[in-house]
Amino acid sequence: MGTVTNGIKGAFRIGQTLSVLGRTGVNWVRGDRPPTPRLLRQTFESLGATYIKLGQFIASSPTFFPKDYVEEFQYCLDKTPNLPFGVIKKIIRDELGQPLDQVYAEIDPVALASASIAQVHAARLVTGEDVVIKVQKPGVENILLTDLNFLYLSARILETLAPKLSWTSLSGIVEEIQRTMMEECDFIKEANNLKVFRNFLHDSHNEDAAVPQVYEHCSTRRILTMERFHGVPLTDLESIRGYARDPERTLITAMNTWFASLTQCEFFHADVHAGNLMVLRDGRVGFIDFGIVGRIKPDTWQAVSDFISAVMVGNFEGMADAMIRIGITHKKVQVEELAGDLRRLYQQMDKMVPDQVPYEADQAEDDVNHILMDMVKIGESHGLHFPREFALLLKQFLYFDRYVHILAPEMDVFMDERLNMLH
Ligand SMILES: Nc1ncnc2c1ncn2[C@@H]1O[C@H](COP(=O)(O)OP(=O)(O)OP(=O)(O)O)[C@@H](O)[C@H]1O
Repeated sequence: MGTVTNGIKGAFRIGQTLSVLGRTGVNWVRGDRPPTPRLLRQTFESLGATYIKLGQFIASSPTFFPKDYVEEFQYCLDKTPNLPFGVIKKIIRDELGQPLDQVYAEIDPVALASASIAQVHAARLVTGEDVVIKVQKPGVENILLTDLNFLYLSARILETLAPKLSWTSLSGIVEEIQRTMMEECDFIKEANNLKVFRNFLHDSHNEDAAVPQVYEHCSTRRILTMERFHGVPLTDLESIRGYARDPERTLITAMNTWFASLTQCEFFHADVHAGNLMVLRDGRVGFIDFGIVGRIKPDTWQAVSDFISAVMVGNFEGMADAMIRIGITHKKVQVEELAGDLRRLYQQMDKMVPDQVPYEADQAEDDVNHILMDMVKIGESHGLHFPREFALLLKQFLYFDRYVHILAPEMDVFMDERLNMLH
């Protein structure tokens, strides 16, 4: 029976998708030219969860997609509306298998946040602890599966029909997205990530950073109950000053913790954007949202740390050599030529360090992505292809660079002795 219902729902969802494509005037489906980046982004926004995530994936994968699309998808908005509180309560009750008031003393009916996959509500446990409940929206997993199978099929057809299509190995990309997105739908995995990171903080005697405690008796695949953090996002400088006397110190703690996790934790947090890094009332740095994590092989990490060491001393040959060890290539790369190109990029970057105050966050994000894409492009022009884990890592590195500009404009990342990137 389950499969029949899924089949019907699946067919319905595909029909829905096609009708949105029709409504948004998507002649590009039939045409022989690819859609403009903007049209594609708008279409994705109206198609909901899967496509929004796909859009965000494009935005963070300059190694896979053309630059114009990567840039346009930086603006892919998660405009998913809030679900009524009644629906949320029912999901929680069904997942718990018992009346709400046996677990929670109260739940705030107004959501703290709502995005395509989950909605977050503040609550209090009967035992008195302040918590948040992250509730997975109904049917999300089904929609993702159907959409992704549909995309996978389309990709396979496109590949067969147009073998020369410049976006090579589309179905491989869809598979990769499917893997990471299905993981995001499993809150047990996320709960486990939170626990592992908490243990890492404990084992490394790190008392300046924090990660929410998971309440297992009220967490399942679809709901996650965890300690509530009271704080502000790391980039909100005005409010941070109210909590932390020295925002620079806070930033250094966040970075040191993240860098330590690269070697001392089994994964790294691969999505530490402003909203996922909080400065707490007691001055500690809170890491939240462990839906996306990355794992890096020891060899690759060794090469990355050699790359960072080379960047610190401005050794372009060293950078080039490390890049070659990180990338995947089938041909011989000329170290000196790659080093020369990196030197030119580095000189441009130096010029880009913002003089104007205040530094606009949007502008900074653009810069960060430009550098990332330029580096990757330089590597690729020399025949190197980078693993996605590396793109995640580099993007994170550049995010931190941006926070430094905002929070500690005087700081020199490569010279500051308080920073310990190579644990
Ligand atoms: N432990 C917590 N304490 C306080 N607020 C939290 C906590 N966890 C989540 N939030 C709030 O809920 C928002 C969304 O949570 P989270 O990032 O985990 O969900 P998400 O659906 O994965 O979001 P995104 O799509 O932005 O990655 C956070 O930005 C934060 O404002």
